[in-house]
This record gives sequence, C-alpha cells and structure tokens, in this order.
Amino acid sequence: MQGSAQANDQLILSDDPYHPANHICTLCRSFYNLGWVTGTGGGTSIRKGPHVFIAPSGVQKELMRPENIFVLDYATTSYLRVPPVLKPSACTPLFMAAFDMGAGCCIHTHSQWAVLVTLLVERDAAQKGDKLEDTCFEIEKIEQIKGIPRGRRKQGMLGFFDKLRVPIIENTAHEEDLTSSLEAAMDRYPDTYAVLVRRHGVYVWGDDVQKAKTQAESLDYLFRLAVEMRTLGLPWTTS
Ligand SMILES: CSC[C@@H](O)[C@@H](O)C(=O)COP(=O)(O)O
Ligand SMILES: [Zn+2]
Repeated sequence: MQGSAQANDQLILSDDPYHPANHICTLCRSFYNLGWVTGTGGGTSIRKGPHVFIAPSGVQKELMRPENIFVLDYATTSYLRVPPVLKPSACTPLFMAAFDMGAGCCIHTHSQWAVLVTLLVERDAAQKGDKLEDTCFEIEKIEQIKGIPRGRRKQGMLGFFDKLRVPIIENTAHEEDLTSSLEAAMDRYPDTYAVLVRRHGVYVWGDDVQKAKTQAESLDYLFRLAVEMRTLGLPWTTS
C-alpha cells in the first residue's frame, strides 16, 4: 500500500447517500439486521467507474463509517485510499473476481440459510456416494426464482419453470484462498451470479448495487425456503 494513499478523503466523503462509501455502510447495517454480516463476517464491495470501494477486515460491518472505507484503482489494483490502522477485507480478491466478471457490486453473506443449504447438499452427496466436487444447489418452480437473471451472456430473468443452479465450493482456512475455486466455479457455471461456500456462506454479485441486492435477497429467500421445504419432506426439484 502506498503511504500517499493515507489521505484522499475526497474519494469517500459525499452528501450523496448513494455514494459507494455511504451506500456500503447503509447496506451493511441492513444486512446485519438480516443476520447476513454478524460477528464481523460477510461484507459488501462496490465498483464505480475506475474505483473499487472495500470495507476493512475484522470490523463490525454494521458500525462502519465512510472514513473506514478503502479505495482501490480497479485497473492497477493499487490502493488510492488507506484508512489508518485498518487492513482491507480478506474478501477483496473474491470481490475483484466478481468485478472481473463485469459486476458493479458484490455481497458476501454468512446467512445461516446459505450455510444450511450447503450442508444439506453435502449430506445428499454423501448418501448418494457422490464426490463433493462440483456440487450445486438446485431448485425449480418457485416464483422467487424470477428474481435471478438468466445469465451473464443472456437477456432477462429466469422463469418459473426454469431450474436455478448455484455452484458450491469448499471452504478454506483463509478467505482469500477461496479465490481460485470461486473463479473455477464462475468458469464452470458461466451464467451464475452467485457461488455458495460450504459451511461458510455465499457470494452474490450483480451488474449494479440494486441488482446485487435483489439477487442476494431472492437467493436468501430461496435458501430459507429450501431448508424449510426439506424439514417438511418437500423436494426442491421434480427431476
Ligand atoms: C467471523 S470472521 C469471518 C471472516 O473470516 C470472513 O469469512 C469474512 O467474511 C469477513 O472477512 P473480513 O476480512 O472481516 O471482511
Ligand atoms: Zn466470509
């Protein structure tokens, strides 16, 4: 990190509530209330034009202030603004992988529904004698699927009769070590806007903040529904 990047407050100070430095703080407060970013886990990053806005690592995400936000130059990945004392989120390389896919915002949650879905898929694979590699969560014929786009290279949203697939990767000891398997999942599932991390949570991204938020909310709704369907003995798919 560059010493000169210590100041540069003009990159994060704005009266606009939708300025990324303000917006990340507001979003994290509401995500905390959903149980997505409690205990310092999870987070959100926004790319706007040439700049990427990143939260600090290991802080209570719901209490962050714009002054705590790091700013990266997307093209060179050098830090333009470094808040004193703090380190950037360990999720930074994963957020950057989403931005490399064209995303404008990436949301990482530790939602218990996301974690439970990965555990149910893990148990299903064990019962069938399948390997854990390349497992994915699948669900169909639920209205909220229509909150998820068809794919990066496709127009429009999934339909009621489409099957939603979200790939699952294995967790690692350190968040940043997830990057290569997240990128591999993005390659294997070129239409996905989300990757689940087993026993950990989910990364969801979108073309802009509004789309990323809609997709994260739709997926969390579906993960929760799926867990509750399973407890009622209802199948997620018909095929
Ligand atoms: C509860 S610690 C969680 C972290 O290890 C990590 O999984 C996470 O999501 C947040 O990392 P952070 O570096 O605080 O942004
Ligand atoms: Zn995490």
